Amino acid sequence: MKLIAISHPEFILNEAERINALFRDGLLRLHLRKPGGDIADLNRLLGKIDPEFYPKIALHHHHELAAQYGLTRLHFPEKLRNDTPETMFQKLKNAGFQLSTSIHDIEQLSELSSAFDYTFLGPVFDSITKKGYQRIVNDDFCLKEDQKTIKVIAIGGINHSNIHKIKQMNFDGAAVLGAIWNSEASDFQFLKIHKLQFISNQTAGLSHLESIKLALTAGCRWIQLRVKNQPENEVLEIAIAAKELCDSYAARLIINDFPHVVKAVNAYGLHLGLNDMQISEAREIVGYNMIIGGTANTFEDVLLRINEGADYIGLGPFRFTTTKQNLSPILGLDGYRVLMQKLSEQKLSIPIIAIGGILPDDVAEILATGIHGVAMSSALIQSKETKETVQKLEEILC
Ligand SMILES: Cc1ncc(COP(=O)(O)OP(=O)(O)O)c(N)n1
Ligand SMILES: Cc1nc(C(=O)O)sc1CCOP(=O)(O)O
Ligand SMILES: [Mg+2]
Repeated sequence: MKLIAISHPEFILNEAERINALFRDGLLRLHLRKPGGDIADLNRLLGKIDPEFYPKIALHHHHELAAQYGLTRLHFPEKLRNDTPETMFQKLKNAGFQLSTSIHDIEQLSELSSAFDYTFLGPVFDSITKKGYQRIVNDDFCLKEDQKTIKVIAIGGINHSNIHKIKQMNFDGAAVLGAIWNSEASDFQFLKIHKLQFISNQTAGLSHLESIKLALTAGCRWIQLRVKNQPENEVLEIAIAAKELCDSYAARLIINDFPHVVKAVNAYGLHLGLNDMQISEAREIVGYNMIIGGTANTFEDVLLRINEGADYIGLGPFRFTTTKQNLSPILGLDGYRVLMQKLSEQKLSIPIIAIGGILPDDVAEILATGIHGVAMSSALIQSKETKETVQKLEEILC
């Protein structure tokens, strides 16, 4: 499923830097939408965005700027679409532009020009940004395949806690606005935390580095180096090589347990368990912008992790696994459901990663509880077709 970010409707502080950071964190598409925005301001903003990201930007207004910046994606909001002749859409498409539009009623789908690649349809939830802009579908809505004349992207009120419902509704993607720009850091953060995390392991046939190489070649881009029972200097040596490997695949490296190693190799993040160093203490070592994940097994642990300022939570174990010793009590699907329900009742949100004995066939059900993503070790290492398994997982998770 495609994830699209929509810009804040106003020009905001440090906007270009925030946009560049979103792209660096893996954002694949940004719609630049400034209704009523001045062309000079838009021009200034575009000038500050790193040109390598221009192919990923769709322009909503002042399409005349596209030529200046070599932008090839144009969005036609409803009014502009109605004011533009069909021949123009075909002309733009033939000239190599990728076109998109917005509708607010499913019936309009059948009337859209075939020149459009995709359309936004919404609001699918009560909008965060446009107050009083009420949703046009219910939670049990499901878009029929034969209604989809082109790809349909859900928009309106989508955030970290409801995004999983978009896939159930059979949309092709989700466009997120308010959850990125209007809310607390945790909602913004969920874009940064990958939904598929590989946990390295040393087995009879594979070293840590070999297991990481296997995951990277299969397509994983979030790797946790989890070396147990070895001294810090040996972990550092493996981490240096792991960082080089991850960099060569543009993958994120998280290091388990060792904040000083994280700092020494300039890794992307650190993971800490309930019996490891406290997150606040680790921040003093790794810095305040570093991603830090924390383990939880109970709702109380989750609250503690949120209060400690964790960027994500590894919640487990889902089921019994031999990968980790001294496992906490097994949660199972019901444990995840109950915990996610409590979080939603308390209007709390943080990316939660399920972990422990997870198999590919578990993932759809786990996601349906509102869990953000999954961490896996043995299921990927032991897979006979790791690449196919990762591809299948990405389809379910993204
Ligand atoms: C994503 C993720 N979640 C949980 C853990 C477990 O961490 P911890 O409780 O510290 O146990 P060890 O991995 O250190 O044995 C994790 N590593 N990653
Ligand atoms: C590292 C880890 N932590 C867990 C927890 O419950 O906190 S379970 C686990 C092991 C994950 O590997 P596998 O996918 O092979 O079970
Ligand atoms: Mg630990």
